[in-house]
Amino acid sequence: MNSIVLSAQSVSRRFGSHRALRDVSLQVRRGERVALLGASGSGKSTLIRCLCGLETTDADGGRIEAFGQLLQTNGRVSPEIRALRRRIGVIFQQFNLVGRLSVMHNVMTGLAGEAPLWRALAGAYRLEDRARALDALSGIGLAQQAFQRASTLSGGQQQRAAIARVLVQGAELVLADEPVASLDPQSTHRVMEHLAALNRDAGMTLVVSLHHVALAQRYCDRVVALRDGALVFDGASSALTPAFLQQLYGTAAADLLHEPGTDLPHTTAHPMALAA
Ligand SMILES: Nc1ncnc2c1ncn2[C@@H]1O[C@H](COP(=O)(O)OP(=O)(O)OP(=O)(O)O)[C@@H](O)[C@H]1O
Repeated sequence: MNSIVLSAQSVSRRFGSHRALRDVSLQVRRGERVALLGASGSGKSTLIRCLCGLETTDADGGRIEAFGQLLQTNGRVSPEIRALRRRIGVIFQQFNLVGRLSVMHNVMTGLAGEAPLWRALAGAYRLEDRARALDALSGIGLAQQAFQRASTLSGGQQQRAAIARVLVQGAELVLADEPVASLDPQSTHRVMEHLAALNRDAGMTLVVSLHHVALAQRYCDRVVALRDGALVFDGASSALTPAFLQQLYGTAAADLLHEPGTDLPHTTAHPMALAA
């Protein structure tokens, strides 16, 4: 239960002269639910993209391991990246579904890593693959939409389809980059509940970047916070203080403490009483 599934050591990434990530080190244990917080431009997406190998670090930019194996080091991804990526599900703010394909077909692309390339390209999935996809869609309340084009779904439904794709993939680690940033409050909570269920019921480790602090406090036990590309907090979400959040977000802090769709700050079992 305590094994390390993800490890970043001194990860740095520059874009031109801008340092998007500065010496970020963190470890994530199997079964954890970690929220990544930080103001816009603090480096959350860049970190998530580096952690799954979609982005390389600088040439002297540290080392990332997943499941105890090298994923990338000093700007070069491991030759084993494809095998590792099959174990990592990635969820994006903009869903990344193919709009003209059916929801089912989109979900079955989660099998692309294990199916032969010709079958994935031709969309010639086996009966058992279809059953797996339908099961996953039923589990998140989308069975009725399975044969609709993905583009006809609402944003919240599309994000749930993306979650079903990760389920079908059988990912052990899910990296979600602002998965609820473009959703209404009701869909936000529904999607966050499903992400929490991936962790609770399917045993997936979850790292999720979030805009709202209140969502991090409700759904995640641990928070990692970035400011200007540097890691400035790594601890229990209940230990975040208003003073620290004010430093992290500036004047936007008060707004971000509210649960989407409510006027009330989220209250936790451990009130934010510790000093930053
Ligand atoms: N491909 C790129 N080329 C140039 N600059 C980039 C690139 N990707 C990110 N950046 C810059 O790196 C910094 C970190 O960006 P990143 O998208 O990781 O931040 P973020 O915390 O995810 O922001 P947001 O919450 O707005 O999505 C920003 O200043 C951004 O402009």
